[in-house]
Amino acid sequence: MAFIPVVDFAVYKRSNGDITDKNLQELCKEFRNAFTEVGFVYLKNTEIDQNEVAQVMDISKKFFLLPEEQKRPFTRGSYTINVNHGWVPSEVERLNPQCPGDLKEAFNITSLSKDIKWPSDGLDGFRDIQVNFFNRCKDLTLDVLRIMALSLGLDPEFFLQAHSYIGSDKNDTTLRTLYYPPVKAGSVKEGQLRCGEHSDYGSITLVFQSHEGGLQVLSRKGEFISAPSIPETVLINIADLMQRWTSDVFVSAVHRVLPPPEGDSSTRQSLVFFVHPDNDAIITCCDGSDKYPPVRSLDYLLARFSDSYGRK
Ligand SMILES: O=C(O)CCC(=O)C(=O)O
Ligand SMILES: [Fe+2]
Repeated sequence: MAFIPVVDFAVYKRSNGDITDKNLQELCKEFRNAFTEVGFVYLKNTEIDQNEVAQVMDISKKFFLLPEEQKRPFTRGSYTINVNHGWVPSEVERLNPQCPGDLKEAFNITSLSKDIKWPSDGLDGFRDIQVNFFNRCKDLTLDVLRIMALSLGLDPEFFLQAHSYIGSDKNDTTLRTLYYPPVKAGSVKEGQLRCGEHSDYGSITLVFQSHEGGLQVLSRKGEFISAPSIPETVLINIADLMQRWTSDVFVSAVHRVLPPPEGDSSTRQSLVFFVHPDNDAIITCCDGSDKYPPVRSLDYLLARFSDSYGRK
């Protein structure tokens, strides 16, 4: 078996959610194996296609290539409606708090409120393209959460009940578009990566990458293994709150993005959909154990953010 399995989601679409369907049971088994052993899976036939992904990456790149003063009004932290929404300049965030700032720029779409100010100068369609993709990712997420619950022998609605408000101000699920600028030879600080070693914070994460590579996932054996872009698939991983929720049955694997090899000046892009439970959801171990104390979803998330942005 390749390290990160590729699983065909067409089975789910054809089964109409009928859990007596043999193919659906097989799909659940594949999910369970992937998420208990690796924490990552490539899903194909999700109905999100490469053209959609390319369109979101194209409009995002136009934003990232604007002069800094045109991006500054959209900086993360300047929105009163949501602390996480907005632009993150390069080297500001450290996903591994022990290392220098990550060599990446990001734009977080966390609030879809009509009061949010969106970049528009020379960026026709920026808002609509991002919001549309947010909603496409949301739909896929709800299907994936259903299969995940089934694969643990739970009611298919088990995780969904705590994800009722994705896309509203009662839930901090975020579509993050990332741009990794060219890396100048000799400019990388010791220990500096495009994305420091980390595990994600919420329930699950959907990842779409451009073709350049650099993403690596830590295996159970303790080796970093490449997780390249596979066209027409979505890479999906378990995040920390889901690991906790499932009493460590599903594993949230550490991953990172390496800088390109010395002398390679290529850029890289990715779209990452960080799914979080509703802000007020209380996350309690799903097996009824007290392995972890109950935690309010937003409290957990804010504590994790303060680690990534805390140190100057
Ligand atoms: O850019 C990528 O491929 C993944 C980035 C990532 O892991 C993250 O932002 O949490
Ligand atoms: Fe990540």
